[in-house]
Amino acid sequence: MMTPAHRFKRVSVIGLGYIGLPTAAVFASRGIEVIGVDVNEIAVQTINKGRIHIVEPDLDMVVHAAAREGRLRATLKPEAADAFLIAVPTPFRDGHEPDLSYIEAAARAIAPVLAKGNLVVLESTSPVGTTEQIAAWLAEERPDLSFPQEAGEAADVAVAYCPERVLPGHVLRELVENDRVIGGLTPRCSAEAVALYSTFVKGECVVTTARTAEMCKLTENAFRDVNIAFANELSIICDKLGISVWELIRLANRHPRVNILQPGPGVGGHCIAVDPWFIVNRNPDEARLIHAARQVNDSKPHWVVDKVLAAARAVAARKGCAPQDVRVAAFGLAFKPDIDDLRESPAVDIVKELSAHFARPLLVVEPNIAVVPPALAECGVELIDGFAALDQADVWTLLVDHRPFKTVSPKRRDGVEIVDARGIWTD
Ligand SMILES: NC(=O)C1=CN([C@@H]2O[C@H](COP(=O)(O)OP(=O)(O)OC[C@H]3O[C@@H](n4cnc5c(N)ncnc54)[C@H](O)[C@@H]3O)[C@@H](O)[C@H]2O)C=CC1
Ligand SMILES: CC(=O)N[C@@H]1[C@@H](OP(=O)(O)OP(=O)(O)OC[C@H]2O[C@@H](n3ccc(=O)[nH]c3=O)[C@H](O)[C@@H]2O)O[C@H](C(=O)O)[C@@H](O)[C@@H]1O
Repeated sequence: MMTPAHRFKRVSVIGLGYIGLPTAAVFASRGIEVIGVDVNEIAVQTINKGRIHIVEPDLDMVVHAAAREGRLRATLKPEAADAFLIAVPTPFRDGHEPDLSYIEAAARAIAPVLAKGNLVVLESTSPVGTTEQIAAWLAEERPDLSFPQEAGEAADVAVAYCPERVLPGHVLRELVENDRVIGGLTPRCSAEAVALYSTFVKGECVVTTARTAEMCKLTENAFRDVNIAFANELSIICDKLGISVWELIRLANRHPRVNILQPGPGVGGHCIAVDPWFIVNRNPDEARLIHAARQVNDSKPHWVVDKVLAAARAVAARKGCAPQDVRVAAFGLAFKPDIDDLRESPAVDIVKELSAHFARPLLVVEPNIAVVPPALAECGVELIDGFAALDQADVWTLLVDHRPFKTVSPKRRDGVEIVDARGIWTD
């Protein structure tokens, strides 16, 4: 049974961050009234002024238009709506245990305003079984309504899972163009969610069960993590063997069925380095490869630190000074190229760890940010604007392949010890 799209006159998005805000703005751009809910007062105020509190290309224009035309309004407290989308954080706790407290708080917060005929969709990346758990929390709060687990297709409230797979930096395009995997707790729940997403998604909405959709999202990010781990492991082996890993990968990728990813200083961002743990934590005996990949990628920053310390010892031996007096520069802090996002960035961890080994502050070039983040300020790290000051450094550590770094000529790098985690200066 297909519910017509125009049933959704009012949609509420819970959690207005990197995922929720663009989603809310895109719904609004399709003429739907959107109530955005967030516990962060500053975010709510900013959005109501038609501005944004996160960085994503073109999002400011879409949010500005939606707020100005009165189709997007942010609040701290949920209000009644036809559909509720939950896009709150899902980090992990100590021991890599998934932290579902944000989802539970969001579910319990919308429960009082739920009504018969509503649809609730979870978008947050979640361990298998979370959508069923949401329905259970809602049922606990609202014994007067029926939910799919007990009432099946006759439930008053439909509940579904629809993971998000947009790439930061391309969110507005991918939100519309990507295929979506939609898993309802019953077929009718899926059909309702398909009708909701069809209001703006041009990709295909592919229907499955909630548990399969939850596992699908985790699988996508675990697949990427395992493949990056393969590249990172190769880079360590090649370094030991005196082979350029960059050339090796280029050559191997000439095989029609080989497509190796790129090594780096480790895996950053709050998704690829987090989500595979949701599989490992619940299936520790079976998820051996996924677990090993996490360990390989998590250990890569320490390997880079060791390489820099070895380079500093080489310079010290040449100059006749103590290794801790060698001047080290680091290029890049963001978790990937050409963005300003430092969340879970291996480059930040490397700079922090290195700072403890040198007498003078590390010189850092990060063209995408204006101020040193607090975690590094306390280590005395100096942010250097431009390249001139780097002539003072004896060891250059390339951590992120930002576009401007690719233009540094080989001549400029003459006589400097280089530790290149991205293969743009030593390839
Ligand atoms: N950022 C990304 O590239 C992607 C993220 N995801 C997943 O989407 C989910 C959300 O991620 P982001 O948007 O990046 O997180 P975020 O941290 O940017 O935004 C989450 C927002 O939820 C708000 N929030 C927390 N608890 C709340 C509550 N009880 N009620 C209302 N608002 C609440 C926070 O204040 C914050 O503004 C996570 O599960 C993440 O793994 C999935 C695909 C891509
Ligand atoms: C399977 C997949 O590609 N997932 C995407 C991913 O977005 P994210 O920006 O975190 O991924 P990414 O570009 O692979 O970057 C993650 C980390 O991996 C590193 N990285 C990436 C590719 C590579 O060849 N080598 C490498 O070292 C990056 O430098 C970065 O530190 O995770 C997002 C998410 O789930 O939040 C998801 O929506 C995106 O589609």
